[in-house]
Amino acid sequence: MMELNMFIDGEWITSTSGEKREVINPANGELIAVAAEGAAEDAKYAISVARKTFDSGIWSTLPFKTRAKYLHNIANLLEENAEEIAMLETLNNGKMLLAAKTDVQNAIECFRYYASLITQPEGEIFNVGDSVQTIVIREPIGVCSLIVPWNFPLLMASWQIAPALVAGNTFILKPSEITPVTAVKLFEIFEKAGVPTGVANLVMGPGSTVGSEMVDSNLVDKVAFIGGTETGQNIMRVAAENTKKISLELGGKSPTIVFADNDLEIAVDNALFNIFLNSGQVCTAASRLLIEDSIHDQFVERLVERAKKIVIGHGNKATSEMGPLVSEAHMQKVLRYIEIGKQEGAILACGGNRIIDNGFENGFFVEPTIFTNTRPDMRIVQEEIFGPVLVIQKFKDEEEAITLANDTVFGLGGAVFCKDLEKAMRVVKKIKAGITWVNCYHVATIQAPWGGYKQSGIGRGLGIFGLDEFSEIKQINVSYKAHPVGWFSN
Ligand SMILES: NC(=O)c1ccc[n+]([C@@H]2O[C@H](COP(=O)([O-])OP(=O)(O)OC[C@H]3O[C@@H](n4cnc5c(N)ncnc54)[C@H](O)[C@@H]3O)[C@@H](O)[C@H]2O)c1
Ligand SMILES: C[N+](C)(C)CC=O
Repeated sequence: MMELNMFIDGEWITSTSGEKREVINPANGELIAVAAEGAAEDAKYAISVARKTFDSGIWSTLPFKTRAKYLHNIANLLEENAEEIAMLETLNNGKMLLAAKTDVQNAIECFRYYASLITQPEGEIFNVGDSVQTIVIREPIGVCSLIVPWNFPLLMASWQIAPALVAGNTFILKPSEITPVTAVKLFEIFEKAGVPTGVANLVMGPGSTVGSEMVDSNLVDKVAFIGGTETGQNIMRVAAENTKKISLELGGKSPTIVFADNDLEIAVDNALFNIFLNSGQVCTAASRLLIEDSIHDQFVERLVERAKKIVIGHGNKATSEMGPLVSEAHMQKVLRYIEIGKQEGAILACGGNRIIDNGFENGFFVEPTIFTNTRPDMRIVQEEIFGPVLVIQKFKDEEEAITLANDTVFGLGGAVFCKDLEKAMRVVKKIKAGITWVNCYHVATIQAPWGGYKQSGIGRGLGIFGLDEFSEIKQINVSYKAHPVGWFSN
């Protein structure tokens, strides 16, 4: 069994209180690790170290290209350890091993991408007059609190750490208390890569104590948060106290719109992937399926037939297609939503149950679940369930499809499936969401901005946008020579 400790000021340490938390494999309920359970005191210590290190300038004043070298080292070490890290991610999160391997590759790509920005122009210059210029530069913000969720533990941490580091900040990472395993591996890699002491700090423990301190502390300059909308709203309130910079990547209730001109088999296949990948535990999971009424019945029939055939299993088994939910508590939340859907009068077309037979009894597995006959005001249509639960809505024309798609407080993702590309583009542009797709889904490009409209977040990760989120942007106005201004005559 693994012992997981925190990494602060270049040392692996337990929590001040000595408390521990059990880390569970969600596929079978077995104990896989015991993690140091930090508290506010531990977060305070990590923050003070990150502050002192930032203020010392040992990282922030390095040339960009030197910091980039560390990121390359990190990427190389991740690559060397990719198999082991993917297996650990599957063990802790329950996701399919293939998905975990993809996450590790995407994390490697993320470190390499931010390292490669050294080849891009670093700022801008505007010529104001013959001898006056405005120079725009990026500077590090300072101490960053990075708080991430459990659904893509390694990848979400990497999406925050790579731009934060290359921009010259020091940071404290808090993984979800449910999935700390690969964060520890990542910090072992930072140590091997020679990241200077105090630059990268890892704390573990509950959001309500450790996370709160990371948001509240006056020694922190920026909070980058990925997680649920409600938590994000709390963070925003607390951060407002000292106008701390924040970026929030939050939840969603993303729609897939399917028009009647589609090849039915292809569209059904995509609709399954859009929601059931990672057991629906993807921020952009397309948890609402909007189908044009002329194909609705035929589409649903085929979709249900296919959903019932999804092979549920442990992530490390080659034949498995969909794994467990991440924890017992999360599974109970999803099951409660299924009950709510039934009580609201939606029709359960398939699924709806926990799977407890044939070796699944100790895991947190829920069947792929589809609700039809829904109304827009139902809670299962409006609220993020974050599990393998799809709600189907019917529309008669383009206008109604757009109205239904946008009838949500969220605005993270959305897709249009339509052979008529002119129509597809017209509709996708009207979806109020930050990440949209036409005739595909779940494509995430490292160079392209990632973030949500409305209650799905504030700011944009990835690409140059992600670097800007971890930079102060400064203008320097330079006159080559000082002249009298002549505004005041005496
Ligand atoms: N938009 C995106 O890119 C994106 C990506 C992944 C996940 N998500 C969202 O994440 C959610 C699922 O993850 P989750 O259940 O771990 O989310 P969560 O909000 O419960 O927790 C996320 C992190 O915040 C911490 N936290 C909790 N309360 C806190 C507080 N008061 N102060 C500071 N930190 C606190 C948690 O310990 C955890 O580390 C879903 O809503 C999903 O849509 C969004
Ligand atoms: C950003 N992504 C899709 C990798 C994970 C969201 O939950």
